[in-house]
Amino acid sequence: MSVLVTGGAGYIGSHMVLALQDAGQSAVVLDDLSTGFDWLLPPEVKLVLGDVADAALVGQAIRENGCDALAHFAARIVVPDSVADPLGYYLANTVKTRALIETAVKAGVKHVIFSSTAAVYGEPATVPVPEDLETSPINPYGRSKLMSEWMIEDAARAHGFTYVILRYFNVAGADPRGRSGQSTPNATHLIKVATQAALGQRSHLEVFGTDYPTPDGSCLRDYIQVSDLAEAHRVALDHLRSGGESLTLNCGYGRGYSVLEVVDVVKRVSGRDFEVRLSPRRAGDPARIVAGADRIRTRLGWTPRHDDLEGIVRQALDWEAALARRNRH
Ligand SMILES: NC(=O)c1ccc[n+]([C@@H]2O[C@H](COP(=O)([O-])OP(=O)(O)OC[C@H]3O[C@@H](n4cnc5c(N)ncnc54)[C@H](O)[C@@H]3O)[C@@H](O)[C@H]2O)c1
Ligand SMILES: O=c1ccn([C@@H]2O[C@H](COP(=O)(O)OP(=O)(O)O[C@H]3O[C@H](CO)[C@H](O)[C@H](O)[C@H]3O)[C@@H](O)[C@H]2O)c(=O)[nH]1
Repeated sequence: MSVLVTGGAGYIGSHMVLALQDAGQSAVVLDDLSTGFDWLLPPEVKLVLGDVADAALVGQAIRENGCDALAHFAARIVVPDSVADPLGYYLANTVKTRALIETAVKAGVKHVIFSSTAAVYGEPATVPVPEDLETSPINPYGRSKLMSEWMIEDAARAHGFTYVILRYFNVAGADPRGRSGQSTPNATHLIKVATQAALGQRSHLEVFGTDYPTPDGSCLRDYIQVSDLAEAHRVALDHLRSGGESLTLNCGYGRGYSVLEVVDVVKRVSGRDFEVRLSPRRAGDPARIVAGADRIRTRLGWTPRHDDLEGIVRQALDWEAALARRNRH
């Protein structure tokens, strides 16, 4: 039994590959390396190079490797990009997911784990956000993912596979053993950008919006450590393989930090000061979003081990420094 991990050469997917490997389980990666890196993968893990919508290639990968399960990470992921290029996002995240699910059904895949996002909730009236709150995404990225959730739910009902949809909040940090981390050169995620500024790789950091209805005026987010998130996928897979029912679950810690608080933590942990510019709001950003985090603990028995913003920032700094050394060689 093996898992086909689409987007396994990316940031979060590579951590799931490590989690599976650490648990002695088998994985095959399908990735077009558009934003991923083959060197993030352990050498013994097979990489099939190609597109998730390539039915012949994906069908062959599933059959040849005896995959009973699919973990679908491959996507385009930047909220403001999705506002500028909605049709590109609907193609990458919705149309291609439809093709992939069809191939998986035809090839007899029994279980699907899907990377969804807190962006499906849009601008929730209350935080923390429980899973059964009505979804109402405010940007094309969130809408592209919500449509995929619906397709997976409908296809599972019609074709008899089971699924776990995981709605990630803000993913950050790196493998505590230094084997993987966020490696996209022009990444836009706050903790990545702030660590790069702390290490002198960027001249400054912009805070997008200080007039939100939050305690300090900047946006509130729930930052979940990436290995904890990968472990959630691993236990979700165990749940499905042992006959568990389909579930939709938030992945977060249930606590929000503001952008300005995160910047302070990065300055404190790194011991470096850097220029912070207070800028206008960025398109598509909700003011505050924090996970209702109980359901995943009770339904999957998931227990986070890295719920500590300082630790997350330290891992991100260590990874960034390792990347800089790698790029010099
Ligand atoms: N990073 C976050 O904070 C966050 C939050 C919520 C949800 N997510 C979701 O998690 C998933 C993984 O995100 P990530 O941060 O690891 O991003 P990433 O860009 O590092 O990883 C995406 C991977 O998918 C591959 N890929 C993209 N399109 C492909 C295609 N058509 N065919 C084959 N491979 C393709 C890329 O090469 C890359 O390796 C995405 O589905 C994203 O929407 C991420
Ligand atoms: O240089 C920066 C980068 C970000 N921010 C702010 O920091 C917060 C977090 O922004 P990120 O870009 O790190 O993450 P997002 O909240 O936009 O989005 C992330 O979390 C979402 C769910 O909350 C989705 O899952 C999405 O896939 C994922 O990228 C936002 O208020 C953003 O405006 C800045 O002020 N300056």
